[in-house]
Amino acid sequence: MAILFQMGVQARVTGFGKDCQTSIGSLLKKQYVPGFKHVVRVSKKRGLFQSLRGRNLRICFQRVASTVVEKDEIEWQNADCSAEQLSIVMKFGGSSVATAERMREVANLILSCPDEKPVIVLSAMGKTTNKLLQAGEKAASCGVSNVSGIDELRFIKDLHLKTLNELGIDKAVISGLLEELEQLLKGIAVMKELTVRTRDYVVSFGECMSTRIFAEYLNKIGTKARQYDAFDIGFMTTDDFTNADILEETYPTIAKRLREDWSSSHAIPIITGFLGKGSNFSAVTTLGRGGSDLTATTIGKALGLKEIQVWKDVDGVLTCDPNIHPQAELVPYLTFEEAAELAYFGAQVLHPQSMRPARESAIPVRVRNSYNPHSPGTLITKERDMSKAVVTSIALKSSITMLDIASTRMLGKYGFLAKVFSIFQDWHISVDCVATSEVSISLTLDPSKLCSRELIQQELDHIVEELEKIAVVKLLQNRSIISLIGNVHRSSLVLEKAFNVLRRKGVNSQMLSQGASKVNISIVVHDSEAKECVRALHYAFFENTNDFNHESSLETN
Ligand SMILES: Nc1ncnc2c1ncn2[C@@H]1O[C@H](COP(=O)(O)OP(=O)(O)O)[C@@H](O)[C@H]1O
Ligand SMILES: N[C@@H](CC(=O)OP(=O)(O)O)C(=O)O
Repeated sequence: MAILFQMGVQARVTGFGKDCQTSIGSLLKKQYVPGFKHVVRVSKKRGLFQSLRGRNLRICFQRVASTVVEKDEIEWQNADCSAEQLSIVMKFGGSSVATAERMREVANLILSCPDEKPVIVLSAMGKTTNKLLQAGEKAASCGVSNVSGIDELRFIKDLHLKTLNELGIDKAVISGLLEELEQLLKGIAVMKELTVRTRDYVVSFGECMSTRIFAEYLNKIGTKARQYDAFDIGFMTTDDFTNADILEETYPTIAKRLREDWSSSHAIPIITGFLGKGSNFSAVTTLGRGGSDLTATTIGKALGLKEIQVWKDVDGVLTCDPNIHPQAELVPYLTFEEAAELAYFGAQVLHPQSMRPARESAIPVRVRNSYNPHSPGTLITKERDMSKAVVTSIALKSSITMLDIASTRMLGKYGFLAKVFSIFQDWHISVDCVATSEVSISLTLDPSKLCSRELIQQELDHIVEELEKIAVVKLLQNRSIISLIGNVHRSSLVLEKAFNVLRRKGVNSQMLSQGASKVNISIVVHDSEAKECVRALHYAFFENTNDFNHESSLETN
């Protein structure tokens, strides 16, 4: 088995089993060259090495310049592939570790797969993040002497101390953090303000405590575990507090740290989800709500693990939010593209950015239910059989802002769209959906980019003021985007069906947008009509057995 590098750029893959060739091919761009059975373009050498980790192969790398084999042959036995190597990442969300009882169950779940050597990512216990945010906000206005009495602070202390007690763990494990948290809240009370930077620091206590408790519990029951704060092991991010992006340098740094520690002693890594360290100020940052999913996929990519599991309180990704419609059904398979669109367009079950690292490294993601571990969950991969798919799932993003912008210039004048988008760029606001005609444009603004700011209304007013220099602008608030994620080859059918449903309900769509990828058709309606529309669409696409989603005689475009 050998991979021959040509000029360090191309590689000929010989002697592998079909699986391995496919996995290499799926990670690296394939190129077929005459005379070569299978040629892959090596985009990143590090990526290639990682892609082979976790696979039980002995592989020899030889560098060749044209036809001459260089002397510096690299022989690399895939020692990392033994059963002793870290193999999967398992992320448990807040609902999975909400109580001592839940922590015990999660520990059992981890120990029930002795063949796997997992990296564990944990969120804060239950609703701790919300409580920390509320405590921070109250501290900014309640006065220093009242901080100790803030209900949310008491709740957090009680929950964590009770958990320690029930698990039989010494409270010293987190008592320092609890004291520090109270001091921090007093500091906020003195300053009478809660900046985004301080807010991130406050919420970080949730994950810092849950991981310490869980690691201590595993050690207590005889399973070696080591706790890590993500911001201390190389999770570097932008300085966008409350919504930071992971920086590239994170991947090699955390891989090195985790591998080195693991090879010195096989203790299960228990890592804080959601947190990072900003590159400029070295302050704690957070990755946006639900960001532990992104922590998990980042670790999966960094270590080239064979699977990323995200454990939730639902059976997997469902056909819509079960809180909106309890008849939502499990979606057994999704592509990365579908999952990313679903997450971006409001399906809370996955963090919007979390699919990126998994897609880049082609590592399958499994969404599973820690309350029902026997359910197979949803498997997310690069490709899947789409022959029977019409609509896969429906997502809803509410309380969004929409702008109707009609040009005041003459018809056909160029530069209008460029000017409009440059205004959004100047204000660092991203746009979700766009629909244009020659003289007008309708668009929706990404609420996550707005919500993390303090002066939302003032910013919007400024944007409108700028736009009014070139256009007539209508600002429409309280709108919802309903996104139908589904089969690219059946978009006409999806549109026909969806508009029939809306017509029957007497709802007028205020905007329609279909991305270039066409896996997503977005319809904008008023907030007040949105949930009812989702229920009606769900019924039409998933429950009415006479309907399109179930027709076997469908024509594919
Ligand atoms: N399409 C969907 N499929 C499954 N769950 C969804 C969907 N849309 C919204 N949800 C909500 O997402 C929740 C799970 O996500 P989340 O709360 O982030 O989990 P965790 O905190 O365990 O990581 C579910 O309880 C459900 O209410
Ligand atoms: N604790 C953080 C991060 C997170 O990922 O949580 P969860 O996995 O419970 O959605 C939050 O509540 O946003």
